[in-house]
Amino acid sequence: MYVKVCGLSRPQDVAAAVEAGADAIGFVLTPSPRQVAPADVRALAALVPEGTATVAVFRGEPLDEVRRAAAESGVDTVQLHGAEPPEAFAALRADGFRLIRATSPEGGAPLETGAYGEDLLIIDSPRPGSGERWDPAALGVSPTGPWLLAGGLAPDNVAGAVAGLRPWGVDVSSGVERTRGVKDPELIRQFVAAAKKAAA
Ligand SMILES: O=C(O)c1ccccc1NCC(=O)[C@H](O)[C@H](O)COP(=O)(O)O
Repeated sequence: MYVKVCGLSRPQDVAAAVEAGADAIGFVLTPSPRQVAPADVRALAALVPEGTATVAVFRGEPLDEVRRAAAESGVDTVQLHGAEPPEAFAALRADGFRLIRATSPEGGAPLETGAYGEDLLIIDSPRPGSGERWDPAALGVSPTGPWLLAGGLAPDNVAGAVAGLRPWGVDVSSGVERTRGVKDPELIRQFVAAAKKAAA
């Protein structure tokens, strides 16, 4: 079970996620209560050991801005949540990034990993980072490639969500916060442990 913890902005939260065994650490570089400047992402990403992915998250920024900010951040992976075309993924691939495409079941984009050249697909709520669940009935058939389930997951519901949809991995943000935008290291530890125990 691949686990991504997203929206980190403090060293202690990065340390908790790494120690708990998260596979990917996400930093939000788009307007959000969790937004972090590229220079601060670089400092946080430097705390992450090799083998754990560092992910810069964007939503709707112009491609040039994404390329510049991602390079300045020092991450290895870019996650796009907007209506970016396959050409944007190709440009970021040429820059050397691994790629995550995030979409919602209602978004109309293909629910197939790799459709835009990405390595990983996230199926999320239409309002990313909101903590909202989405209706599993909207998914129809699960993607066959590697995909992460996101949207309203938390330590106490991740096992049930995994049992229902059988994703390759999971992604969390709001569910490991006590107040919006502020992570709780103990909730991070609980979430990663519960997700790793959940059978895909
Ligand atoms: O986290 C945000 O505020 C955010 C804003 C805009 C685009 C993406 C954002 N987050 C991306 C993520 O990968 C979240 O982990 C994912 O949407 C799940 O969020 P949540 O439902 O809060 O667990």
